[in-house]
Amino acid sequence: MTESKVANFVIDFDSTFTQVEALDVLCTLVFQDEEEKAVALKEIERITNLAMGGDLSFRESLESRLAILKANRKHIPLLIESLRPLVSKSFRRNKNFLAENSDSVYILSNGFKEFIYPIVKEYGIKEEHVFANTFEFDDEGNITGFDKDNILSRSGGKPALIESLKLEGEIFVIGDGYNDYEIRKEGKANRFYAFTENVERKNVMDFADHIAPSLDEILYHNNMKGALSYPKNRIKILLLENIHSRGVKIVEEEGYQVEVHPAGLSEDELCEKIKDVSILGIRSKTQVTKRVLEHANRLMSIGAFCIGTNQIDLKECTKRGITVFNAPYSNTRSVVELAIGEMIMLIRNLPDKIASMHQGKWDKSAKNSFEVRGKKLGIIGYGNIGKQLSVLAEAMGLQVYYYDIDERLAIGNAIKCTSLNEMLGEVDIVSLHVDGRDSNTNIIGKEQFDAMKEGIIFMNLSRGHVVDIPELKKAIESGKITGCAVDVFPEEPYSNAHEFISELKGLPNTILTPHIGGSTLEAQENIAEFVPNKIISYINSGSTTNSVNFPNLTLPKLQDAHRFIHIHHNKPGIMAEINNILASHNINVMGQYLKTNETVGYVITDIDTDYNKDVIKVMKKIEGTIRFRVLY
Ligand SMILES: NC(=O)C1=CN([C@@H]2O[C@H](COP(=O)(O)OP(=O)(O)OC[C@H]3O[C@@H](n4cnc5c(N)ncnc54)[C@H](O)[C@@H]3O)[C@@H](O)[C@H]2O)C=CC1
Ligand SMILES: O=C(O)CCC(=O)C(=O)O
Repeated sequence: MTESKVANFVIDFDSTFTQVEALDVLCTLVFQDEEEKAVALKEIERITNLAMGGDLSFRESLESRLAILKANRKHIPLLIESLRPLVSKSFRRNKNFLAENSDSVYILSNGFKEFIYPIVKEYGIKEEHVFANTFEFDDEGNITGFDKDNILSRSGGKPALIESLKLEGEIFVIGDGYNDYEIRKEGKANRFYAFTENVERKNVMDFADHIAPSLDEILYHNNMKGALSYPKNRIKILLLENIHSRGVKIVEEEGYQVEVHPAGLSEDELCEKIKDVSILGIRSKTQVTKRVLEHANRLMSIGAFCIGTNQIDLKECTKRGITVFNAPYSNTRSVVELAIGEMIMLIRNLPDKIASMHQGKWDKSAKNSFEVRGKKLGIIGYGNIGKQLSVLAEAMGLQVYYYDIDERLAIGNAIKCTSLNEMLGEVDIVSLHVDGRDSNTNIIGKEQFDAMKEGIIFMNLSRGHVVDIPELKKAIESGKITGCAVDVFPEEPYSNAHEFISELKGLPNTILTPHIGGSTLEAQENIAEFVPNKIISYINSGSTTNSVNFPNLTLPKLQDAHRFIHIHHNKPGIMAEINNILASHNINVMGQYLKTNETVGYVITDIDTDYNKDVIKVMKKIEGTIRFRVLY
């Protein structure tokens, strides 16, 4: 792929090879006084931007900046030290590419060779391929100016210099400034890549043949082998439902193309939006249906930034080789705290008392107000939330009963119940914490309300469809339920702009909350950290740790190997076929991992980097293959 020389890469230095403008950094080294430094820096930045945007002649800008700087020779080694860690990430990542292709790589800068060459030589770039200005010094080493005979000290210097080089082959310019584009404009280059990893200048990007958020993108665009198997900027992630900014930052830093929406999307909207999306991030509202997935040609992974995943057609995702991750513990505590708060509010009859106060009614009485201490709490669904509620409730003196369809060990003194209806007839407060699987639809209906003790407190913070709402309404109106808290509803508005419609509105001693059990800043921040990291790990290494629909494989870091990731329908013989193909291509296998579930098989094979690339086509053709990708 890389091996034959296809083009000359002419690379700008400031804000392209490095993340910064070197003279800005020099300024911070020269001025010790913070105020002076700030003033000088601002002025230098202003002048740089004018020149970069093509609004000031380069020579004028250089003269003005050096005059402000008053730098000395002794600052140059310090500047080099400062710049070294500031080489752009994708250049650092592709150090090998630069070194291996040093015959074709040129640095062309209006900056100064005194600090540029020491930096770029570490990337294998040849001294005779570095074209830049040079400083002039006085006897005391003060920088007094620059070599005015150097073509690069003039406006239009870059195209003129390229012309003088008479390079053979195509010329691709990589830069962030207008003066880089000028090379292409003057017809001295075949292609101009606007490099946007560090800065985005609209008036430069507008002219680009191709916008490159990284060097990886440029190499990929040219079908050359770089450090990454796939440039991150080509991975589009769509984040819906107001995901915490921490999560947005993590995926932005990873280099993904990020699109953020504050609300959920309807099925039709999502069908349209999902077409070019590789990763989808949602919370509880967005329904990822079979129809949506049929439109999701590029989708690799879904992040549910919550606990519940009933809003996603998991079976269909698995069939299509789409991994789903959630945050199984990050908002558990928040839900439990809300449940505790609500049960106290309800048993003291506070919703009605508060409403009366707002209407000017002073109703000081102990009637219908109780302590929770000594009361019996029935928990339906003794999973992570149910168990944590059990612990806190017991600490407040409640006697806990629980009912779960699966075998669950009692925590503390909690009492396990084998019949839901019996438990309902026993307890004073009931709290629902089951998951949202379809078969849980209306598990609390007339029969269960009838089985409840008179005057019970009822709470649902799990999923809306779990409760028969008309029956709940009747039970509240009849006085069977004397206090009710509902956080989740069968129909919830897509966004805060839509109206909330429910027959539970206006009922006595009833707390209705907009699905905020998990909506604390702590929980949202934890979730926003947890889910993206799982997805990034899957994209980068193939690890499926904590995936809710895929066989869980935690993989070692990929080192000096290529990784074949093969997802297939789980049927006999595929593993043997994979290995036969590898053997027939003489491939040296360094490690292999396999896990299956009912639907898919997930096989990871780490192989020696030197192999016959034809094998990739053959692997993709194995019957039953859902997805195949190569990582390195
Ligand atoms: N209101 C909110 O903002 C939030 C709501 N949730 C909801 O709470 C649910 C529970 O969360 P976790 O405790 O973390 O899940 P979990 O999976 O740890 O626990 C669910 C438990 O319910 C049990 N279960 C399922 N169906 C049942 C049934 N019909 N009868 C009795 N037990 C049944 C399961 O066996 C399991 O033990 C989530 O699935 C989600 O739907 C979760 C977080 C926030
Ligand atoms: O915060 C959300 O949007 C959903 C919370 C929830 O219901 C869950 O975590 O399952």
